[in-house]
Amino acid sequence: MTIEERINELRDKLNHHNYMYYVLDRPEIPDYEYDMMMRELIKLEEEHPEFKTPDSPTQRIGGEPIKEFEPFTHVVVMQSLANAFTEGELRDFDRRVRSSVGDVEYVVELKIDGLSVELIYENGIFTIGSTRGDGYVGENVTNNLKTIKSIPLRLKDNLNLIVRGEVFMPRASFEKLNEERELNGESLFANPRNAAAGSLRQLNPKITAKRDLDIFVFNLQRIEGVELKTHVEALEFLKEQGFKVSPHLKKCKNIDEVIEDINYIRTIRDSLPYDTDGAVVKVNDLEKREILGSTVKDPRWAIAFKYPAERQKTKVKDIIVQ
Ligand SMILES: NC(=O)c1cnc(OC2CCCC2)nc1N
Repeated sequence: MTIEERINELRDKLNHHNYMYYVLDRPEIPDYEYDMMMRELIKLEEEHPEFKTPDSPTQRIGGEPIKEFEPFTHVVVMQSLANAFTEGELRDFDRRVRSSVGDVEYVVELKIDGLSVELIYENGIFTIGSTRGDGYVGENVTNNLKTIKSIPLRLKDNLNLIVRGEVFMPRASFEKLNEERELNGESLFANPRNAAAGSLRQLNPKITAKRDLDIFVFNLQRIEGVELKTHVEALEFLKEQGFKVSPHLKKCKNIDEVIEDINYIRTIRDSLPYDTDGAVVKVNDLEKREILGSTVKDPRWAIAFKYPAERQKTKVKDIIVQ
């Protein structure tokens, strides 16, 4: 085997085991074996930099610090979401949708409380990642995003696509980070969302690499050469390509089932290992989304449901959405 073949073999093996461990949470080899392969790849790439590829797992360690972030103009506008606070407002949303495109199927997702990012893949390789910014221009944080182990550096197929996802910090990692910061006399992060934002917008990727960030991909923004009919199909497709997709995806035949699922999410969300700040309701049929279109800043085919501010732990288990 040539040096180049060995480097490519190590790269593909490490990317596979990274996927098994960080995306599927189903490691196939002991950490020691992974670390030994990584150590060999680092050494070989240092000796033969000409064989290093953009999807090499050595890039997850984090490169040199930069002075500032480059602004990045999003290929697809990163829209925000209108909010609903009551059952009535959800039913108003449903009436508006149905008056325009007739009966629809909805999908309910958790609204992960992190920061939204756009990931661009060219020929299956992760090339540019950026924060949302004002929806039109964000910051190029590609090297920091490469340190997030659940972001694939190469897709299963050589596709050109753009996805949106929410980068977050698990609650346990947030608490551990603040404990360390307190011991070092550093300022504490107010919540996991701020900790995730501060960690992703670090000028030194080696610091980002240590911050235990994770991601759930929740929207296929654009794809070339693949026809998809529904949002659920799109997320299934993204899962097959190697992305980590939000685990709670409930298809609902009508707004009554949406309200039922929103009430169910309320009962489980405190036990999740990450913060959520509501639920997101989306029209499943992609063609109907096109017909519904968007206002200046929000899609007409989606709405966020925000739970009433957390009360102290009283017996509100089965409160019905008012
Ligand atoms: N924080 C989330 O988990 C989340 C945010 N936004 C969306 O969808 C928006 C994005 C594009 C239009 C609808 N879905 C989500 N799951």
